[in-house]
Amino acid sequence: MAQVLIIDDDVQLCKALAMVISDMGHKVDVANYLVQGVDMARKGKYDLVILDIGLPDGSGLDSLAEIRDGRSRPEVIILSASSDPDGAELAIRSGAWSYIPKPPTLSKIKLPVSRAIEYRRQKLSRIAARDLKRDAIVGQSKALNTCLEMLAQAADTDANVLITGETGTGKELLARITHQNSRKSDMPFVVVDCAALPENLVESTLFGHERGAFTGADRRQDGLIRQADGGTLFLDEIGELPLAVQKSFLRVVQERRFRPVGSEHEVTSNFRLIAATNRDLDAMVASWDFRQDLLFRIRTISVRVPPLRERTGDVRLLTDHFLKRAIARDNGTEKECSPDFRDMLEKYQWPGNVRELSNAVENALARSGEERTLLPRHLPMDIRVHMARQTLSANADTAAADTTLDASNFPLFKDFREQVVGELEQKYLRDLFQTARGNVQQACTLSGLSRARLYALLKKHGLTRKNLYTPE
Ligand SMILES: Nc1ncnc2c1ncn2[C@@H]1O[C@H](COP(=O)(O)OP(=O)(O)OP(=O)(O)O)[C@@H](O)[C@H]1O
Repeated sequence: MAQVLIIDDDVQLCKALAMVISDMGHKVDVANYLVQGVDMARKGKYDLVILDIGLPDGSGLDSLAEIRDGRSRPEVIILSASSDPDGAELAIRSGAWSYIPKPPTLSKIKLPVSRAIEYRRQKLSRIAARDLKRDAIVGQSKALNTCLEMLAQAADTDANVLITGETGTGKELLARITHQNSRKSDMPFVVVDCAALPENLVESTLFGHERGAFTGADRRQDGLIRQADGGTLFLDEIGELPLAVQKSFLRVVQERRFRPVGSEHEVTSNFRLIAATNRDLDAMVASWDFRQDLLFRIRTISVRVPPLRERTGDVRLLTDHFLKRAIARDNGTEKECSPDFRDMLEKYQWPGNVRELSNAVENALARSGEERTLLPRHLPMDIRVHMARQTLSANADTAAADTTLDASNFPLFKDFREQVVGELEQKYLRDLFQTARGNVQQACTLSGLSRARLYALLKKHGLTRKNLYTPE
């Protein structure tokens, strides 16, 4: 079943077409205005768009390129009341699949629709089969593969791409891979970190400047946009681009032309734009912090990189990769991961995503010293503390849930609380001494308890170091 979008202001015709195409087994949406249709094509996953030329709010031909560059890069069939050969030629030259004069008879519409959909099906299977060169990307999860498939399709085009995702998910890495898999791979990949642009030099850094354009400009200099000519311009953290610069940049994105600071002449730069952000640009548009027209332009194709916690199975692969890489780099000896080390990595939520995992593995390796096996205690303190808190609150829930109270045994709240907390404290102390291998100093470091407080707790529960830890 294919997804078809009809953009036509003739409501009756839309109904008739929708009925025919639904009977062919496809799902149909309708837009009676160009603006609405272009927006739907940009965001939706359409295989085919049937586009009228003479719409009340504009000519379909003017928006053909934008529709074809929509999220799923649909095929387009042009439909027009005017039997206009120039329009037909222009439509085909602009990449429309075919051109059908109105009023379309059943046979005139059915054949091109089924041909366009079959062509599309074959094209998509070719794209999926095409391997993205992805040596640097570790991970096999479905969530990551879906994202890579979209980037493989984007790599094939010159469309602007917006990569969104939490910090450390690999947005820059994926932008580089998209460039390396594109026709521009031999040309420069220029990175602009919008968060680090010096406030007073933003324009000259991006657009370049002439000699003498401002104090200190003792020679002419190309900006980053010009340096990206023929290649890819990667705007990292685009949400941080100052509003004033967003306006000038919109023109660059639309026309690939701009004027360097202090110059009287415009220069061109034919780059492919990839932008990335971890911010919610729609919310920024709503609060007037980001220009809507710029957002529309930069997200012709939008790809969300999933956070690490959604990539089932990838933590293990990434851990092995980072471990192997660090050992090879330091000429170190082989190490193995204990099951509870792996378990902790699997259960942790990784708010800093792949970057945090990479740092944690390197950190654990350094802390393990001569030991051959990586243990949870080698992980950074903040991760262990977080996991301990999580375990304790989960246990508290279970302990409370396991105790059924009724009128015959209803305790005072104070006693009940003391009992539940007491049980959890004992479990904590047992785990603590196991992890610290009976070493009191180590137990104090892990728990953050002073020696006196630790001994007081042991005493309270009638426990000793010896009965909490027996060496094998
Ligand atoms: N799938 C992956 N396989 C191997 N390394 C990865 C993967 N994803 C990310 N990395 C590594 O993790 C680190 C962070 O990635 P990157 O800088 O691309 O993230 P980002 O999303 O752009 O971060 P930020 O939002 O903070 O700019 C980099 O060293 C990158 O090489």
